[in-house]
Amino acid sequence: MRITIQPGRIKGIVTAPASKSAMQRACAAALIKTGRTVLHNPGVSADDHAALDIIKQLGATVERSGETIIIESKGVKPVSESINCGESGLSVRMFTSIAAISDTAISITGTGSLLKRPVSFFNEVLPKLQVDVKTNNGLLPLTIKGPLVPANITVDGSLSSQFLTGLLMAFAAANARDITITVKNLNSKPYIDLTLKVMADFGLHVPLNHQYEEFYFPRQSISAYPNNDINYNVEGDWSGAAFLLVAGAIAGDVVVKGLEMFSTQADKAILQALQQTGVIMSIRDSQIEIHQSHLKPFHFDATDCPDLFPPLVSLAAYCQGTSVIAGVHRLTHKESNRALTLQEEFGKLGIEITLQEDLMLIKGGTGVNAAATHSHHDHRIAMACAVAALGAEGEITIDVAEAVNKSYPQFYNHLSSLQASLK
Ligand SMILES: O=C(O)C1=C[C@@H](OP(=O)(O)O)[C@@H](O)[C@H](O)C1
Ligand SMILES: C=C(OP(=O)(O)O)C(=O)O
Repeated sequence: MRITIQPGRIKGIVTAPASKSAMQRACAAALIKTGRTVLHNPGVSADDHAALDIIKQLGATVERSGETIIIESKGVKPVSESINCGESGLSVRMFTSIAAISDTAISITGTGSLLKRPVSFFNEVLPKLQVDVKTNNGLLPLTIKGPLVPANITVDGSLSSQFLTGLLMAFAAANARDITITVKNLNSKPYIDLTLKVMADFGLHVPLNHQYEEFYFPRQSISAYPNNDINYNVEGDWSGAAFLLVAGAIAGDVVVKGLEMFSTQADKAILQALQQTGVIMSIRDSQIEIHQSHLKPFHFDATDCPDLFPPLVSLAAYCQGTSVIAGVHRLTHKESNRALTLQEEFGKLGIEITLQEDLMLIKGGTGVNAAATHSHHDHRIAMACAVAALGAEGEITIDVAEAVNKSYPQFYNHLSSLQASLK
């Protein structure tokens, strides 16, 4: 699908989509908890669908009821010997360890870019937990045969926090007691806060977090599994909302609703970068109002919130001067190699991006050209180009624009509802 966007002012109110990070974790927690869970504000993205499908393969029943989804689980009891994670990195890295708590041999695969994203972590870690594992030279497909037995282990958290999210959930499910996961060089730390928060919300056995270096599962459960139904409200997505906020800063008057101001989501940090630009913005309850402004360049460390790079590059393109974003090494293994794809696509728009070791320098304020861009099958690259188009000097096209379905299928409708001109 090719989308064409005309520059122009935007105006309106839009509600952020559901966070796929929260929704996928809630699916995992509902599977582990046993009993009945009602998900309110469930996500509709491709990654959310992948997670729902996986928990069905692992034994849960999933039913839609009006605006909610009802999950019933008796624990991890696979009904299938294979799982497909679609393109979701979180799903493969979280559900592999969870699936391994059963003794069923399971093969796990995915589609598209996920087939190129590393999973060699499992080769190193799962055998220490008595799980047989075989990967395709560190890539998918992989096979596992549990049951996983929790043990004191040390893992490397530098490539992705998602493996740790899976281990924390799996250790809780396998009733870990008096056991520590030691983590070296953890990146994307707030994502682990979100994992622990969801585990607590579902009454799972939550480990104590010692400065993101040790996660200790005490002898006594801190929160026992409740027998009651869980009613879980999936919070709004700061990652998707970041694009809407940047759109407002570039091109209009936008109100974004449905965001949790006390969220542990990593990408809430977009507010810090926006504040540095001097944008006119007001934050009230669960909504943010933002207005097109004269924007100053910013310096921002995105090591722990790497998904903010694409919206921050769109923002930087309209700041008067050079903005600097740290954490480039975190971008290599996403849906595309995002440092290179941002450099290439924004290059077509006339925006110069320099990569200097771990820093990305974006020279803004030079004008954004009309151009034909490509998403590289990466949802956040498509959304970054779309937002950058709003203040451009001519029309911008985006090829493979449907990539947004991975996290934010309503994205173009939301832009249209803000009066952006799209076809
Ligand atoms: O746990 C999560 O929900 C995610 C963690 C982050 O990955 P890394 O931990 O690999 O940085 C992020 O980039 C990804 O989009 C979602
Ligand atoms: C990298 C992303 O997700 P995941 O790793 O879960 O595929 C993302 O949403 O940008």
